[in-house]
Amino acid sequence: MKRSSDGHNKDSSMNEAGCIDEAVSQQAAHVTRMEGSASCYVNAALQATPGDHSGFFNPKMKLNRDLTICTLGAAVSQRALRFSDERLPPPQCLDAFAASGILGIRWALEAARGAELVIAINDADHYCSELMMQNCALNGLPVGKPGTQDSLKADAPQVEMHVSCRRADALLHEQCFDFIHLDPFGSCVPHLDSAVAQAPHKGVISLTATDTSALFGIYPDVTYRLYGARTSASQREYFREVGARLLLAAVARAAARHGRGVTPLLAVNAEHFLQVVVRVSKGARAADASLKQIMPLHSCPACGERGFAATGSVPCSCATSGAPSAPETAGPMWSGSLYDSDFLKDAAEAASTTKTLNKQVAPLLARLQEEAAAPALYYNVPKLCETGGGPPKLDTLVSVLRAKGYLASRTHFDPRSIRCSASLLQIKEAIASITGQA
Ligand SMILES: C[S@@+](CC[C@H](N)C(=O)[O-])C[C@H]1O[C@@H](n2cnc3c(N)ncnc32)[C@H](O)[C@@H]1O
Repeated sequence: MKRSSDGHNKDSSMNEAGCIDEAVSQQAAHVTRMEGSASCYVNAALQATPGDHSGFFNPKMKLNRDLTICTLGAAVSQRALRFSDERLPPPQCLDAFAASGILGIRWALEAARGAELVIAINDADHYCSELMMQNCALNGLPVGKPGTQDSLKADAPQVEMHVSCRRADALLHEQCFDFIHLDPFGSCVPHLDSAVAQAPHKGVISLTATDTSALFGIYPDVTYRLYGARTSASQREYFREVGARLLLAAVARAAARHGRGVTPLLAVNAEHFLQVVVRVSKGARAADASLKQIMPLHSCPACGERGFAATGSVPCSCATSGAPSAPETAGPMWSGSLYDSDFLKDAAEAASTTKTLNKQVAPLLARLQEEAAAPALYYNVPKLCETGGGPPKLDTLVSVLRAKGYLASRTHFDPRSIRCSASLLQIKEAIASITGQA
């Protein structure tokens, strides 16, 4: 591979049309990877050449791509989000940081299901855009010209593919997309303003963040720099959820700057990524309502009780029991719901009819549906049992708490934790009733 005059990687086998000849693409520079229904040429040298990200492909992110296939499926489903009424179909969908283009190609092959979609795959790297052209061809997806559909073959899926080589922010400021997916290297924060600036009413934005060390509070200075939030020692128990809430607060603030509000539809942490999906509502009122959901998080260092409140209070009994302790305050962060049940239902339906997804997708979406009905900020059950024997089975504990009339669920964020509307004291009583602890 050599560098072109504009500094981008150029394959010596590039033909006049800017495509990479297949014979050469199977040599050292590229390998073909299959994922779902798609085959893609990807850069084979990635492991060998740290820092060379052209044609980046991480097989471990299949779960992330699978989820994004379900979220696009849910977004185009008639029962979920209707795209902006004033815009004519087909919906315009953008993978703004597409690398090999595999996600957009899988959208076309696995998520569209006969629906008319315009799928734009974009990457600022010139070499990636050439690879994407090649990968569209490899999967029988003709690349249309903006505004035309004449390149569609009769037997092709009802999608129009566009490939571009732009800086994502420039593209997002120039064009309006109904569904936007951001998956930059690291933090999404630098791209939030451009993602929301042109987003239509009822548009959907999906974000994959891999700056988990900032979101999980591992480097508090970075957390503050990127997310304007302070961390606290107490939040370590539920730091994964805090990460999702910090990201959502950043999205809500960016949306508000552009006269828009957001409604979270889904938040997931798996592997080394955090993924959140929001629906956009246009208008100052929607923006103000979203901003009101951004609050400090208070937790009592003595008993561990926690809660969101505009003031520095925490709903625990320490003060009355004679053991008052100043609450630790973290955030501010998104305090509202992370999930939309209807959207999750449609995502689960999309998952149930897509045979190419990881086995864990359907149970994960089912777990999120449970979490949608349960409160924020989960409790680590072994931690609650520290002074008296082993923890009960979490499913049993959830059933006992539900039988007592509380909202309760397990959480995908932590296999050893539960969400519950009961107070910490009531949860401990329920644990004691199962384990016989005093
Ligand atoms: C994490 S990778 C994307 C992986 C891809 N979503 C997938 O599932 O395989 C990030 C990509 O963003 C591209 N990129 C970096 N900065 C960009 C920018 N400002 N605009 C558009 N693309 C950019 C890189 O070339 C790289 O291919």
